[in-house]
Amino acid sequence: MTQATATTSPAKQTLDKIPVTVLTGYLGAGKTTLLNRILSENHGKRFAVIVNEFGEIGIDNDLVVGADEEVFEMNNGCICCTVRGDLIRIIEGLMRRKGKFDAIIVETTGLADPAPVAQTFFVDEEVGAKSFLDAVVTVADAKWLIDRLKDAPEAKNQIAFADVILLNKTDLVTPAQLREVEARIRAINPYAVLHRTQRCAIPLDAVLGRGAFDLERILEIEPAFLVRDEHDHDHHGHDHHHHGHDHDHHHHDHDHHHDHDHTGPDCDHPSHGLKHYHDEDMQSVALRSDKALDPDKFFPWIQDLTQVEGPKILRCKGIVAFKDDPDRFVFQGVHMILDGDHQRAWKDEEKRESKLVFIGRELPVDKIKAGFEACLA
Ligand SMILES: Nc1nc2c(ncn2[C@@H]2O[C@H](COP(=O)(O)OP(=O)(O)OP(=O)(O)O)[C@@H](O)[C@H]2O)c(=O)[nH]1
Repeated sequence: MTQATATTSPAKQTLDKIPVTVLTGYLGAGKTTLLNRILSENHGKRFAVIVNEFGEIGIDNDLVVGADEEVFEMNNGCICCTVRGDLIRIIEGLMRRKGKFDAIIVETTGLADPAPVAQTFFVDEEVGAKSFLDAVVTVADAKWLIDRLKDAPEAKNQIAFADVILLNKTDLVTPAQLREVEARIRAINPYAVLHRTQRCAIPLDAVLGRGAFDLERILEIEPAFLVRDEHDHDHHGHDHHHHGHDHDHHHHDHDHHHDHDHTGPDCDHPSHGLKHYHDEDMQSVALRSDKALDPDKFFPWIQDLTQVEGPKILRCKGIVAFKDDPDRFVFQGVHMILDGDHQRAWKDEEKRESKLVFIGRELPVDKIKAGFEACLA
């Protein structure tokens, strides 16, 4: 183990390093909503966006506005584990194209612990030499956060590590509930700047260019934050050490094929010494079909499924091709609350394919698959 030293002063950082904003927050809290706001605003800045999601079929990428430009997807696993190697490679690749963008935004999966992500910018020398962590921005769901603090350790770490917190979806709770959730947040993190939002409506300068990441404070929470391992660059290595963190993995590759297997107890975790939480029961089901769906079957099915199984389904989202419909339909839900709309016309060269992802615990996998099959027109 070696100790990495904190590098340049903040003034120097902002001069010649690229600022990185890490967007985090539990499943469905509103990270993509915030990202879209940032990208659609007329700020004259060019962002490179790195999106990591749980569920492997790359839906978030399609939900990001202007996704034709600089969106890098990592959906081979959780950003805080082995994918950190991918994060480092993408950032190093971006750096070689310096001058084409002004800032980097990393949207993590709702199941990521932000600590190892933030740590990358201090512990990886090359990344740290060219970029700096501007702030960890956490979006919190006013309606569900209190429940998630009880059963999802990542949710707590996301709050603990935040420099800026958007307490979002204030429209879904009463003023008393809002005060309660705010008090819970304050008990975990009294330092972060907290904004109450609906649909993440916030002036951009409240989340970007903050220079807010506070290493001193993080070292109080995580004394091992700057501790790195000599093998740090060998992100897909195998056997050389024992893991100090509290989990093995999600069921990332449920039903899926990967080029390499990220899961298993000896996955190479670069952030030794960091307490690192995961929810081992979390699973995802990904469905896709190039047959069009029948809207008269799909809507009653998804309504009924989320009403009945909502407590188990933390998150669902999808892009749907309906029969005789020129437009892509995008739907998403958090537990039993569903949202959906036509997004845009299918492009000529685009494959008309429906993709759905369900994320949760004890998912009724067969029931979900059979229901989906029955919606095919
Ligand atoms: N009622 C309400 N719904 C919101 C608000 N903000 C976002 N939503 C909805 O909440 C759902 C989840 O929003 P996203 O922005 O996709 O959340 P996310 O954190 O990116 O989700 P994951 O990437 O799956 O973790 C969508 O249906 C949004 O339209 C809000 O302030 N109020």
